[in-house]
Amino acid sequence: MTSLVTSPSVAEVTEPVLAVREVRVSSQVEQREIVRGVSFELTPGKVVGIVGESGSGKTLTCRAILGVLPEHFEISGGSVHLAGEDVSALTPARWTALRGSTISAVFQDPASYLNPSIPVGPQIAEVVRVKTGLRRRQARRRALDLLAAVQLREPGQVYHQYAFELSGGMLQRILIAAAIAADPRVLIADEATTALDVTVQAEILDLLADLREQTGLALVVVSHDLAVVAQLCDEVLVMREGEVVEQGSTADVLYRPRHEYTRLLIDEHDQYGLDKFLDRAEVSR
Ligand SMILES: Nc1ncnc2c1ncn2[C@@H]1O[C@H](COP(=O)(O)OP(=O)(O)OP(=O)(O)O)[C@@H](O)[C@H]1O
Repeated sequence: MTSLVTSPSVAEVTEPVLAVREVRVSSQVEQREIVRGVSFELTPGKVVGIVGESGSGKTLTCRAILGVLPEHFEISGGSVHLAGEDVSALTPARWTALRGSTISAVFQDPASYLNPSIPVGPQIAEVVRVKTGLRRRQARRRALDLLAAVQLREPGQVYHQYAFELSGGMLQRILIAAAIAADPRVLIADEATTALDVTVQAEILDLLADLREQTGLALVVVSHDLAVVAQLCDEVLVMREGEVVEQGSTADVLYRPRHEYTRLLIDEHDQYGLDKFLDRAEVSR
């Protein structure tokens, strides 16, 4: 894979690029707290997974970190520090500067993030131009490099294709290419592989693992799929109804779950072959 970012220096490695402390998110309309105290730290190259059933607050946690909570939601407690900066003190202009270049995200349903009437390549080149200030021709070259980096075959051809011409897996790679265009230090992947079939999902997970290895990218991986988390994450948070009921190393949480709810999730997953990932986690422990 084309190398896109130099590895962080040793001094940076110990410094968290993202520190989430006791974050709470409230709905102003419902006047209740929906996320009730989420904490974790990400150093470069680290991967934290958030699992839990639908509606447990995983996406709101991510949106709070990204500074893009839906209307009528607010961070009602705790703090988020991004590369040392307290995000509660950020101006909109500073947020715009940090998004893409320090923190970035990919979600489910990549097609909805692309303009259907413009080929995908120029859309990535535009992100590159706006975020890095490169001139058009260099931005185009960088976009082609990014398409190669996310392991799309024939990047020169894909560059000129429209979203409707590409498969779900290809579109998710394109969204990842756009998300890493300005060398972010943290990437949030919220159910990024959920809609993909198992083989393509595995390829995208390998791609994220490669990016982490080669660039020191730190990841927050949200998934309802424990096999995804087992494959990729160093640490896991299990959320239920807005609370973190269990948190620890992936091997600890998946092998020696202490909370009944975690056990339930694991039991449900047995049928999907979580065993083979657990074996791998056990070996690398
Ligand atoms: N834009 C919104 N407007 C109103 N309520 C919302 C909105 N977004 C989330 N919620 C509510 O907040 C709670 C937590 O939602 P969230 O999307 O964080 O859950 P989740 O764990 O990510 O679920 P899923 O796995 O289904 O994405 C849910 O009860 C949801 O209905």
